[in-house]
Formats: sequence, C-alpha cells, structure tokens
Amino acid sequence: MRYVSTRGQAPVRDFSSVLLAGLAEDGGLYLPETWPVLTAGDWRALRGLPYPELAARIIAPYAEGSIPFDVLRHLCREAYASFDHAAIVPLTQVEDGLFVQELFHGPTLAFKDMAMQLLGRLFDHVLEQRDEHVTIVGATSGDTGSAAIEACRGRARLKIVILHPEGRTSDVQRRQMTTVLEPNVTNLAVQGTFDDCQDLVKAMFADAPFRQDMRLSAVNSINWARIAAQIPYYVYAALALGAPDHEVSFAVPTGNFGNVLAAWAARRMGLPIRALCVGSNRNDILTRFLHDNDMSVHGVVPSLSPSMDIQVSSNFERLLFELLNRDAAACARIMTGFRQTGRMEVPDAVWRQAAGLFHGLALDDAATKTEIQHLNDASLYLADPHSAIGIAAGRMFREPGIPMVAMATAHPAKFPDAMEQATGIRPALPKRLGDLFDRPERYDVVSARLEAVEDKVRAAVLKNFA
Ligand SMILES: Cc1ncc(COP(=O)(O)O)c(C=O)c1O
Ligand SMILES: N[C@@H](CCOP(=O)(O)O)C(=O)O
Repeated sequence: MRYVSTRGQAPVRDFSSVLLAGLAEDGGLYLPETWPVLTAGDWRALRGLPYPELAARIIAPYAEGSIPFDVLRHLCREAYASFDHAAIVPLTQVEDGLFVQELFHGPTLAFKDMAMQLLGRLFDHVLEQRDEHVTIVGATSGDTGSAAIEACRGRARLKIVILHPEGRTSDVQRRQMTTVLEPNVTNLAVQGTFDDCQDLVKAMFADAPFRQDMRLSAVNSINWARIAAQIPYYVYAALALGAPDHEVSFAVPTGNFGNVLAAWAARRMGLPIRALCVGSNRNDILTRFLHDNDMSVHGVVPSLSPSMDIQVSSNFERLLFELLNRDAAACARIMTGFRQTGRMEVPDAVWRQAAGLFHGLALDDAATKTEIQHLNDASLYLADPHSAIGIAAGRMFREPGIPMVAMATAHPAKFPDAMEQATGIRPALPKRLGDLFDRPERYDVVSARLEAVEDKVRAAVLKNFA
C-alpha cells in the first residue's frame, strides 16, 4: 500500500516509511492511496477469530508490500499476549441496546496500548531490517505517553522523548511515565497545555535540519500506523453483534479524533457502521463544529477527563482531506488558515457532510459525574470519566434495533480522585502497579518554547546514541 499526504507536497511512501516518518514533510498527515474494501463474505470469514489473528488480517492490506503477513501475524500475537483479559477487547452490555467495549486491558490501562504494543514491535522490525535508529518525540495529555514509553522502553534502536503538560495529567498517569527509568526514555513536563505539547512536536518536525539530525519519528495518532492498529477492535465488536448482516453504531470519547477516525476507516472498508458518535468534555471544539460549523479554538480548560483536554484535533485533517475529495491544495489552505487564525473555515457543503457522518455530545464535569454515578447505580458498571462521556453519547444517539457500542478507553483506577468524587469508590490499581506511588520519578520541567525543548531532545539523543 502506498500513502499520500493530506497536503500533497510530500513524497508518496510505503507503510514502513510512513511508520518511520510519522508526520509528512509538508506538515500533512499520511493516508492510504486507496481504501481496501472487504465484501460481506470477507467479513463473515473473520467471525470468531482470536483478536490477534483478526488484527493481523485487518492491518495486512495497509502493510502490504512492507511487512510480510507472517511477520505481522507474529507481531500481533506478541503485542496482545500481555493483555490482562482473554478476549483482549471484551464487550459488556450495560443497557438495552447499549454495549461497552473495554479497550483498557493492556499494560498501561488505556486504549493506547492497543496500537502502541504493536507499534513498538513494528518499529523494532523495520529499524532492524534497515539497520537504523530513530528518536520518537510524542505529546501526551496523559495516556499516549505511558503507552508509548511502555512499548519502547529498553529497545536498542529507539530513543523516546515524551512531552506532557505539567500538572494537567492525573498523578497515576504522570507516574506511569516518569517512573520508567530506562536510559532510552526521557520525560519532559512542559509549562503549557496538551495543545502546546502537540504544537511543539509538530514544530520539531517542521524544523527540517533538526528533524533529520535527530532522526525524528512519531507515535501520536498523526502516525498512520496508530490509526491502522485501532481499526481491528471496531471490526471485532461489529462482527460479534451481527455484522455484516446487521448494522452497528459506535460512540467514542474524543480528543485528537484518532480513535473515531479508525471507526470511520472501518466504515470505508465496508463494515456496516450506521452511526458514529463523538463525546467531548468542556473542550468541545468538535461538538461545536458538528452542531454549528464552529471550529474555533478556545483556551484548553482542565477537566475530570484530562486526556481529552484538547482543542486542536490533529486527525480532523484526514477527514477534511477526504471530504474535500482529496483536494490537497484546498486542505493545505484550510489548515494553514486554521493555524494562523485559530478558526477553521470549512466550506458549508463539507460541514454538512461531516455533520451527517458524526453525531456529537459534550458533557461538562458535573454531567460526567452524574453519568458515572448513573452507570454505577443502574448497571453496576464503573466507567472512568472518558469512557462515561462516550457511553452518554452512545445512549443519546442509540436507535431501536441497532446495537450501540461505546468505547471504554481507560481503566477507572487511572483517575481515582474523579472516581471518588463521583461514586465514593477509589478503584485499585492492578497488583503489578501496586507500588507505583513508591517508585522514584525522573522528569525535567521545560518552558513551552521550541528552542528549549529542542535542546532537551538533543541532549537526550546525544546521551544515548553517542
Ligand atoms: C482515555 C482516553 N479517552 C479518549 C481519548 C481521546 O481519543 P482520541 O484522541 O483518539 O480522540 C484519549 C486520548 O486520546 C484518552 O486517553
Ligand atoms: N489523549 C491523548 C492525546 C494524544 O492523542 P494521540 O492519540 O494522538 O496520541 C493522550 O492521552 O496522550
């Protein structure tokens, strides 16, 4: 499979090169040149497969020409071997027609492990083949960072530098990152928001000499491989609930728009998905856009669901490119304007298409707590604040006769303070993380200035690859 940039000015690449490149050189995001489409018979043949096998078969067309199928299958088996649940992504029914798919049974207790455990292994495989090293730089609002660090720790050909917004993650999330002391891991606490961290990562990629010298690579969902590895769980849920013979809807708590974009990709592949619903917290730019074509950046406000404290949703660019019929020049123009003004001018026809494709619901903290309480009281289900927002969106847009699957994206134990406020319960971390608060931490605080962050990255690289 070959990949093109949403801004049309970067080289067309294969899967392995897209994996290593992360962000395209023109600032755009890579997308497959064509979408693989499966027939009803193809979907039926996937029913009942163990998750690792299903994942390998769904990802295979995206990796074709780069990663042989046997290698991909082996990496998928390894990636999901350490998950705590036999089903990997179990489905639970919480109400009539409303299901929850738990994506948090991996090593760091959030859905990011679903892709990251595979990406770490893919990086190793490709770097080994090419005899190369890379420096991964990533931005996190709490979960991507620990999942990426866990997937990359100790890998000889990788150096990883993660930027988190100082004081804006939960303590559990921060410690899951900063207590990993392997020499190839660097944590930077940026004096700013997640949007600042993400901007800094993109600015490092835009600094061509720095990008080249440091051999930068990305693990955020700007990297297409992240999205590809998030498609299989939608397929798994849909097949379990009757696809391809019945439609299924999905509700996804949303920040950077990567998870729900993977659901949209599954639909492009021919999976009969009826509704796609996004849930936001008070950082509701996507909901405002879907309701009123108002994609304007307001300041990021802290919430009970810190991983979704995001205003600039990077993956929206991929949807925009598609809705513009892949007009890369128009996409580049709109994205450049957005960067300059903080407001995205989306043509009315494109907005109408987007609003027809996605439903949106925003919950403030009070409504999030009410939803957590309600699920605990009425369904004996303990949902973390992010998952609760997705479940509320699912309930809101559920239709009779169509199963609605809400994505549970994090374990409630990652947010004990919020859970206690909502339910009086402080969920316990699994045994393997029982001493998390006794482990020593290591991180540097840095201002949200490009030169300051580049200096830190340079120092981290020299320290380990010298
Ligand atoms: C727990 C949790 N839920 C939801 C989201 C939002 O997902 P996305 O950024 O893919 O929209 C995130 C962060 O990305 C997260 O960590
Ligand atoms: N919510 C994420 C933010 C980054 O999202 P990504 O999917 O683009 O990596 C986090 O928890 O770090």
